Amino acid sequence: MRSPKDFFAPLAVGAPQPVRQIPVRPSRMIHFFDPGNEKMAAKIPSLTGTVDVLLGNLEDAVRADRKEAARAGLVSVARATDFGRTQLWTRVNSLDSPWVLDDLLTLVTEIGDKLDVIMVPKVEGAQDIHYVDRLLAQLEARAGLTEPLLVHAILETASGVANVEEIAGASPRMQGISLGPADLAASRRMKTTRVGGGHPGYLVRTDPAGEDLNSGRSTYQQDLWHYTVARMVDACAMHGILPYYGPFGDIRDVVACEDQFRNAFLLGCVGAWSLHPVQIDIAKKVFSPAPSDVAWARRVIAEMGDGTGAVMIDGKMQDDASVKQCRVVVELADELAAGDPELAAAYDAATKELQP
Ligand SMILES: CC(C)(COP(=O)(O)OP(=O)(O)OC[C@H]1O[C@@H](n2cnc3c(N)ncnc32)[C@H](O)[C@@H]1OP(=O)(O)O)[C@@H](O)C(=O)NCCC(=O)NCCSC(=O)C[C@](C)(O)C(=O)O
Ligand SMILES: [Mg+2]
Repeated sequence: MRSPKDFFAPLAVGAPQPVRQIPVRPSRMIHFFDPGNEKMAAKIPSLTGTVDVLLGNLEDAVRADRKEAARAGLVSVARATDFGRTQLWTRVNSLDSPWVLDDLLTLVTEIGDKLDVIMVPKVEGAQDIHYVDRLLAQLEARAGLTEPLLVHAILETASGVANVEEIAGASPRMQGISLGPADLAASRRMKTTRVGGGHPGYLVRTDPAGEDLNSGRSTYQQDLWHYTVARMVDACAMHGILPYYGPFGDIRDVVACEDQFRNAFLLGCVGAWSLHPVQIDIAKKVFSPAPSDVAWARRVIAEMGDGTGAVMIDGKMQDDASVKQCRVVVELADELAAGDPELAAAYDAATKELQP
């Protein structure tokens, strides 16, 4: 662990100054694409400006014999594209793989000025972030970068979950953490073969009304990921970084995907991954606060004046704490509306409608 006094010092001579705050930029959907897949890469220019984050994936889902093609594809897509307001991220191969060293060497030196965030998979503890942190500082210095690259960890091993607080606080580069439900399920020896989402066997059942155990008992499916997401959210909030739900693998089931994303949104996540174009609008809808919620929050803030004391609004008690909840919603809405005139208009229309 670095001394608190040295925490914000660059880790290599000539490396840029680390950030003190994670920059506020929308990241409702982290859209994955395989840069070595020509059909997918061809879609990137049309997605630029419409998605918050484009992520060139080099790790799992890219075949071993296509790793170099994916890396080279990302370099050429990054060089050829003006990303505008869309961020460019990458997911490099895992730290124990034969590819990660060349991933980092190539990407930082060739397109480091275009990349915003480097996602590191299968992070087990702070030691993995420390390794990447120093290496990135050396490469940034070599490439003459003036802005530091940020790091995003995937929470997808049992030890990663056990160490999530130290991972979140391991470096000023830490931008956020995503849940990786598939690798995590395997690491924990969970018995689901799905990529995220629920499982019909994970349920609670009401008690029997009488002697008959077999009829009249409702069951309720439970969320397999609740504990992990909630723990990740706390670790991220504690360290001022951002939590994300990860992938929802049943591309066809857009209904359950929306539910899973919304659970994460309500628990504190700021975004999720989209693996297929059909999931982009789901994430956009879910991770933008609803106009009616924004209108209500604005009204509470207005009626609470200096934010202290207690008042009744439409039969509901509001006080110093509930006004803080409302500020969370309004701050997010304002950040998103700043880059989206349609959303801004929807928020203003709903606010007008709710005026007492
Ligand atoms: C699911 C797949 C195979 C279906 O691919 P498909 O070709 O069968 O789908 P489609 O519906 O037929 O595609 C329609 C069109 O959209 C294109 N397309 C399709 N997807 C995309 C995309 N993402 N971005 C841009 N374009 C895309 C596709 O090329 C096609 O273009 P066309 O009309 O010109 O023929 C495909 O969408 C895909 O490969 N997506 C990315 C998968 C991925 O990145 N997986 C890794 C992340 S999840 C993970 O790693 C786990 C985790 C966290 O680590 C852990 O829990 O442990
Ligand atoms: Mg994984």
